[in-house]
Amino acid sequence: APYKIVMVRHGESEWNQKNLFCGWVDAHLSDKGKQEAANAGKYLKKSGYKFDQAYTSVLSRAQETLCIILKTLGQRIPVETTWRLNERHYGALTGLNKTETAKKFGEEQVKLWRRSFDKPPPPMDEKHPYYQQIVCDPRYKNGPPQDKFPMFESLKLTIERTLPFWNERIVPKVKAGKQVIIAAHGNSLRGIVKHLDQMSEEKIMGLNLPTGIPFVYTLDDNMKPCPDGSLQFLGD
Ligand SMILES: CC(=O)Oc1ccccc1S(=O)(=O)Nc1cc2c(c(O)c1O)C(=O)c1ccccc1C2=O
Repeated sequence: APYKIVMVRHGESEWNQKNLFCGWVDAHLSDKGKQEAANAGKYLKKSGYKFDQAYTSVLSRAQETLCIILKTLGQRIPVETTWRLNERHYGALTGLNKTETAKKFGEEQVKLWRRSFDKPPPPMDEKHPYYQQIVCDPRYKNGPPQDKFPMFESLKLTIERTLPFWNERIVPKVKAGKQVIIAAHGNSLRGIVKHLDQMSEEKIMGLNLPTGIPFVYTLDDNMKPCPDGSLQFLGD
């Protein structure tokens, strides 16, 4: 029986607006981001989507997106939150904008990082303005463990900590016939998309998911996309 699963990257955040590396900083949705989430909910409602289970990250921008979508749908369902669906951790780049990044690390280094799948940014250290706020946040009580708490992530590392959640928590629910929606982040969703469509590192780095536009996969019994069941955006 084909399984449908809906995913959505959170709406625009207040940090997206300022083009700052946000990562694990808990930014909230901008007004535009809230509107994007409401539009997504309206479209899903018009298309008759009904969900039994939702998954999201521990970050507010994803949780707020999901909340607005479910409110618009008028559906109250169980929501599981996990750090494994968090955005990529940008380490020492967290909070920097384009100019500051280039000034601090040079254009060449920025180009290398942009093109790299497994080269991480420099780590966030204890002196970083956001270090305490992130590491001591009680929302991480269920993981990652303090001794493995990320101080930086490459896209490779991000995907490696997202996929276990997909395989161990989401897949069994979908196989049990639950209608699932995932509200997460550009890079954690890249991990799931790369896995489902067996994409190369280059190809997945070229995929920039738009904010607040839901997309659907139609999967077969092996949880592989049906012939034309790969990533389909839902929207007017
Ligand atoms: C559109 C935009 O202004 O992006 C920003 C935002 C903040 C800093 C730098 C830039 S940029 O213009 O250099 N573009 C830009 C720069 C970068 C990235 C990226 O995806 C990107 O689009 C990364 O993924 C990335 C990942 C890991 C380390 C550094 C970068 C990085 O430096």
